[in-house]
Amino acid sequence: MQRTRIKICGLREAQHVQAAVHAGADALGFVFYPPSPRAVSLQQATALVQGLPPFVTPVGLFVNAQPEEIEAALRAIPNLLLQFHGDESADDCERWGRPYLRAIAMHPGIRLVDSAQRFPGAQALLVDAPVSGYGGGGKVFDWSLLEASVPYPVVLSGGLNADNVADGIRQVRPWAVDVSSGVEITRGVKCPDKIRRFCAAVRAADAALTC
Ligand SMILES: O=C(O)c1ccccc1NCC(=O)[C@H](O)[C@H](O)COP(=O)(O)O
Repeated sequence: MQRTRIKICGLREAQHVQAAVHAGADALGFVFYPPSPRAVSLQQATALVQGLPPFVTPVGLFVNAQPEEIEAALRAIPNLLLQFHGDESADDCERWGRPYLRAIAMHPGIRLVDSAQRFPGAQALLVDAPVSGYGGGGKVFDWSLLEASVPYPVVLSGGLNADNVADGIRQVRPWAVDVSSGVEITRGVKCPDKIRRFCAAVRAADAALTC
């Protein structure tokens, strides 16, 4: 049976981290981008990841960050998976010699095979809706823009929620799904019940897939 991995992004409070872990999230995203309503300081994120159970991966989301910020984050949270969500070049992403997720804004006409070639060290491409302000806009993009065969695992994101994630899984068959605004009560404030419903919808979608 397919098991779509789940990343809950933009966590800022311990109770929401707990809710995500208990609901079965595989990865927890922390936004290190001060203009975002979901931003956390490195000190906050370090406290939030304390005591995470094994096999739950903390992800640090960066947008055109200074190298010193990334270096400090990797020092404080050594198992941090990097997510580059800005205008970073391949060199910017790869200089750390670490696995990373590369966010790709799905503008019409984009070819993911080209993106994969541009970022050869990416562990996965995180496909997101093109929005102003780089991301977290809660917008769905046209999933038919995704080519049938992409040489990398794809993380589907952009405007997902408990009501549409099953369609996304059925249509795209992504390695993982990523949600932020779709599990919030108001912008930047997560809702434990929405987190639970989102994770349950992913599991139900996986169970309903026949091939
Ligand atoms: O969350 C933000 O505010 C943000 C700011 C700048 C770049 C990216 C940002 N978020 C990206 C994400 O949280 C997710 O990786 C993903 O794109 C899902 O977002 P959403 O459409 O809100 O579910």
